[in-house]
Amino acid sequence: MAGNVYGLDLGTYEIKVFDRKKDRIWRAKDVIAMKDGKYIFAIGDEAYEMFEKSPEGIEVIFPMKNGVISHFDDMQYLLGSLLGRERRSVRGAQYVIAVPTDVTEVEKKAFYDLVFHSEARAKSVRIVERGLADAIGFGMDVISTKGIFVANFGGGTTELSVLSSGGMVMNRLLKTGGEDLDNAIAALVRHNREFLIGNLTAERLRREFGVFDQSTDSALTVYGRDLMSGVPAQADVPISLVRAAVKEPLEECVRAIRSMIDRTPPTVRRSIEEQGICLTGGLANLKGLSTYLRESVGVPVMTVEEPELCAVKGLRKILSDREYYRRLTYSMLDEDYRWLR
Ligand SMILES: Nc1ncnc2c1ncn2[C@@H]1O[C@H](COP(=O)(O)OP(=O)(O)OP(=O)(O)O)[C@@H](O)[C@H]1O
Repeated sequence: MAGNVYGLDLGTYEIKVFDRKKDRIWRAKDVIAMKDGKYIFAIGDEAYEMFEKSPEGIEVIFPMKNGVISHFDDMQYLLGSLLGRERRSVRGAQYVIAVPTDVTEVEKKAFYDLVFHSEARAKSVRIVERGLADAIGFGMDVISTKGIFVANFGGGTTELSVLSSGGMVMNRLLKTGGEDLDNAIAALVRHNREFLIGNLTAERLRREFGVFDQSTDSALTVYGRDLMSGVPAQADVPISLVRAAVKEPLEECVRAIRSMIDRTPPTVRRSIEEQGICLTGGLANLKGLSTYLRESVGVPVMTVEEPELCAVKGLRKILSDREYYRRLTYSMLDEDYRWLR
């Protein structure tokens, strides 16, 4: 592979990039701030800082929704600008993108077009199923292991994959992620306390409280708007309220994991039950999530440091291993593309 090669994990919450030449992984929030609906005001982490506190005339846009591209032009601009910071090496480079499996052909093609028709003028664009990249980044030997279950809890989705001997056996993309937990927290606080909080505050509460700790008496003071008086105020939000809010979306994920394990062929299933579920994605950092899943699904759960980087670390390994590259990546221009899926 001549020239530079990039591995891209384009998430709803964050973009993660592996730059092979520099052997470096970098990340940026998948956010863009527009001024007066016309001009790009800020991108990435800087734009995220403006979310929910943006001055008049500035709109903060998340160009991806539930794991797929929802604002194509904004996303293309954002990615082009982020990669452009590496100016000299992006043009004519090769790209490998980790893409969710359970999306439509059109949605998958959008990832391809995003890079291929961008200013980066890609020399080639190849795709790898994100579940496979995730498992490799987790440290699994995807080629020889009989059964692997990857549960990626991300910002806008939960992706469940059953893998066996280098292939995808089953995959399901749930439209439930960190954002939905935050919406549920904000809605319950509003309903119970007549108090309005933003999603960033809800995220802070979620990160602070987690999901399984038995303590029930702690509370966190947050800023918001009192809906009775209509003025900005402070309120104490108890841990019990946050736990009650995240219960329903998490239960939905548990039901989906159980049903997928039930449908898994016996030999693959045995291997999964022996070694456990690989828990990846940023939400895997949530305190107590692995214990909660182990108790509710009844299967061991494995965790790693920096679970949100599993897919991009997997891309790094795929890009430095010929066998992985040949077996696991494909181009949408391949004649036999359809047979590979
Ligand atoms: N320490 C932490 N505690 C709790 N939640 C966390 C922590 N760190 C990150 N998160 C959550 O992880 C989510 C982002 O995860 P990740 O980066 O895997 O998502 P993504 O890949 O951008 O999204 P998706 O995979 O859904 O497209 C956010 O909701 C964020 O709040």
